[in-house]
Amino acid sequence: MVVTGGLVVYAAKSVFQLYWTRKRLRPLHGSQNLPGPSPWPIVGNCIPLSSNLYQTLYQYVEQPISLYFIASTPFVVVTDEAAVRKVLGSGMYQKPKYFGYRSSTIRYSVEMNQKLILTNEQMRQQQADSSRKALKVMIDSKVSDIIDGMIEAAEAVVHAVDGREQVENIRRKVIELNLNVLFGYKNDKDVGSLSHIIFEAGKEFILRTVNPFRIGWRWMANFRFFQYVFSLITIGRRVCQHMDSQPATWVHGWVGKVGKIGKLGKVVGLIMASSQTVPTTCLWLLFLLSKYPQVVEKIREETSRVLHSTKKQSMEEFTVDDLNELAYVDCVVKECLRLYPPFPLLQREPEMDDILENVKIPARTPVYIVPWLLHHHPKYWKQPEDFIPDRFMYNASHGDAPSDFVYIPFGRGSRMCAGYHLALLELKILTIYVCQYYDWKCSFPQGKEPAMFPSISMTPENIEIYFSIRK
Ligand code: HEM
Repeated sequence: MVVTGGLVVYAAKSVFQLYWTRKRLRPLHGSQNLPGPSPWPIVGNCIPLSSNLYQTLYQYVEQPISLYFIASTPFVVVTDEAAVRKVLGSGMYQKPKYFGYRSSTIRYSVEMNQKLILTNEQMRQQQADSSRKALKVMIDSKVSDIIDGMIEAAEAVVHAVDGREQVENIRRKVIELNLNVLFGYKNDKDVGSLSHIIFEAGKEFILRTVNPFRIGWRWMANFRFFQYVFSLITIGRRVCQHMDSQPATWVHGWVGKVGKIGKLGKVVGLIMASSQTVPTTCLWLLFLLSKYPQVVEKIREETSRVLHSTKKQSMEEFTVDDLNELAYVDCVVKECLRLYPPFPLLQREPEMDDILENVKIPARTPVYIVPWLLHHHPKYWKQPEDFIPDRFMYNASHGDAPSDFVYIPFGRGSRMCAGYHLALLELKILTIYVCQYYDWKCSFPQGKEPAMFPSISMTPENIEIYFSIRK
């Protein structure tokens, strides 16, 4: 009796919330609802979103703003270039508070003996830029470690026994490399645990968000998710202790003068952000290149040309400047990140009521930017579904798209990826290494080409890669 009563109240509340939200989130002029799939009571749009996230969202890609519901909680998706620019670049929209403020901003404020007044977007952008530069300088000084680490990662994929082990090995090796480069931290056991934890936590995070069957027992799903997060924090703690025992490095600067918990949060954030994205993109790169032998040939030619012009015996001796000479390889990596951006969603919310494309967005409404949608938008790209690295040849920052706010694998604005320089270096190194030394082809055990599984990043599943040494 009590259970039935509870269910009826829950269902009634959910219907009311759906109705009310759709009424509030309407274009200012006109009475029609915002475009989006019709929500069901209790589960909202969870069923289509969980079965095929991108395709569900893509149905409304031509609409500047569309509306979806996870259970009865609304979120809007923005695909119009001007609106994306405002959301990511203007400072009027912020990441939800639980992501934390950017530590470099905090450090700057402390250094300037100022109070923490985080309202000036220009200051934030400036500080974000300067901390990205500091990270770049540190990374450039470690390029030979990065080359060695990525070669090890490539070899671990080549020598894996099956597709599952290939995915596992690349993840482990990239985590090992990043922990070493970013924190000087080495620990095999933690690398193994992180590889498992981050993948499972990502999967759990998405499932607990969109899977309609989880709605009834969200507490249980949350419990599993928090178990992973807890393990992650335990490892983060060890990394922090290690950092504290070392002379100051760039990480101390990046993390800034925050308390112990703030520091732990920043370190865990860095570990999470760097652990899934690069390995995932490596796999997509190998998949794409196996389909385009003419692109592989161009990569080999360019590498040979740079080897010759720099008088180096092998790519292992390359410096950052040499790697920068590889303009075509750069285009290949960028085009891969366009087709398969590993970050599924950028989440923001307006700090106060705003108007976007004729729609009033009440303060704190979740607003999502989905890089995949922008990267496949027919209005912004010529032949959006095709793999055409040359589109980045004459404009390295956004290819043939109309602006920087359409090509956003690393996000934009003050919360743009901190590690994009490291990520691009790692991806370039893997690409030239495998092309120099191997031929390969892919097979798909379940018959069709790899599907995108929405974990923290979009990992290609169902793929096996067979390598042979180049003659
Ligand atoms: C292909 C590889 C990568 C991709 C596609 C990627 C993508 C992104 C994106 C889209 C964001 C912005 C999220 C938002 O705006 O809400 C982000 C943030 C971040 N990324 Fe990356 N990332 C990659 C690799 C890395 C690496 C290797 C590092 C390590 C240094 C890193 C560190 C970070 C950090 C610390 C943030 C948070 C910045 C902040 O909140 O201010 N990322 N990344």
